[in-house]
Amino acid sequence: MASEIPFVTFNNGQKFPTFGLGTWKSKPGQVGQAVKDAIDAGYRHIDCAHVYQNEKEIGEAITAKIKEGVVKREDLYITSKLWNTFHRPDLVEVGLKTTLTDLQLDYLDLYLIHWPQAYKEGGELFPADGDKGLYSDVSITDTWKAMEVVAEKGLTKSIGISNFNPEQVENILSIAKIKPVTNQIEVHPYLTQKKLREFCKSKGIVVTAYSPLGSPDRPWAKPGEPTIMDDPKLKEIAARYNKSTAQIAIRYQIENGNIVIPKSVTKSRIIENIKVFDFKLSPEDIEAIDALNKNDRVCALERDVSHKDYPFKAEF
Ligand SMILES: NC(=O)C1=CN([C@@H]2O[C@H](COP(=O)(O)OP(=O)(O)OC[C@H]3O[C@@H](n4cnc5c(N)ncnc54)[C@H](OP(=O)(O)O)[C@@H]3O)[C@@H](O)[C@H]2O)C=CC1
Ligand SMILES: CC(=O)C(C)=O
Repeated sequence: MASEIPFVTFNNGQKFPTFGLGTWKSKPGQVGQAVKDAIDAGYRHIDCAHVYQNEKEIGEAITAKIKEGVVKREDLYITSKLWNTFHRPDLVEVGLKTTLTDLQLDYLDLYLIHWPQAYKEGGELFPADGDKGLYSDVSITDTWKAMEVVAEKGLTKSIGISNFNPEQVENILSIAKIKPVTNQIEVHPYLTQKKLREFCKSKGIVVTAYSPLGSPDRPWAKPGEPTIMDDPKLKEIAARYNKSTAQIAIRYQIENGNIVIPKSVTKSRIIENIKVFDFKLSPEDIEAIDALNKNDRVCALERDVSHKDYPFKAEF
């Protein structure tokens, strides 16, 4: 199956699998097995982050699969993300090396600035004074320059961004010696992000689609909210292709030229989700899915809406 996954070529020439395993909310005690099941099923790209607080177990699983001889390190594409408390330039390498230690790796394939907003440095991952977030006034362009340093040191093969709006992307591009290769953003049938996707493409930046299934297990989901997995139109399309709604939602990203990283800790679903390379969606069905857009964002990190660099105040 691994050989069936198409690769995208980043603006720095690095080839990267268009499909991978998400790991947010994958709990310790579950995530290691999920990563092993994924690698056994043919996944070669794992999306991680320091803030997910599960990178140690992911590292043990990756190490086990390499020791078993199932994969070599060079067969894998491991992404992680600089957390918001590490934006200060002198902390970027610290954040990356913390992740490398936890993942038991010498390098990453891709390292992203997780969000454009900087948090107060120190222990807390979400520093706050009561319900007020505590922030840091680090300039995102200084953080980016420090990301370029860790890339030049070979600690990561590529660097990118996540949750950046067009103005914030332009700000990085205006000073970048190394361009971001990807902008990892929320994309799914209820938030199709057409304008932002077209903007990123125009800048030679590949979109990585997060929450491609609408993140039904997000901690703040409310009962009765419309869910992509139960959408009648997606179900009707899925039945016609003899596929699941999840497979349709994942294939939709592939057809749009996006990298896609669905999360699961369920072995049967991990196997199901990679089975999206034996069919194509018709242009009419892609258009029908486009039409489901409601601009419904499931991962908005609203606690930061007052932060000067909060990304989602922009039009798109
Ligand atoms: N850069 C950023 O700021 C962000 C990055 N991400 C990344 O994107 C990844 C994916 O997004 P995420 O928000 O986790 O959610 P997804 O949209 O991937 O949905 C995950 C949920 O869908 C369920 N699921 C998975 N496959 C199937 C299936 N075939 N049928 C039915 N249900 C299924 C999972 O259940 P179960 O696990 O129980 O099987 C889980 O509850 C994250 O894990 C993370 O790696 C996500 C949010 C923000
Ligand atoms: C899920 C995630 O990546 C967040 C909340 O940053």
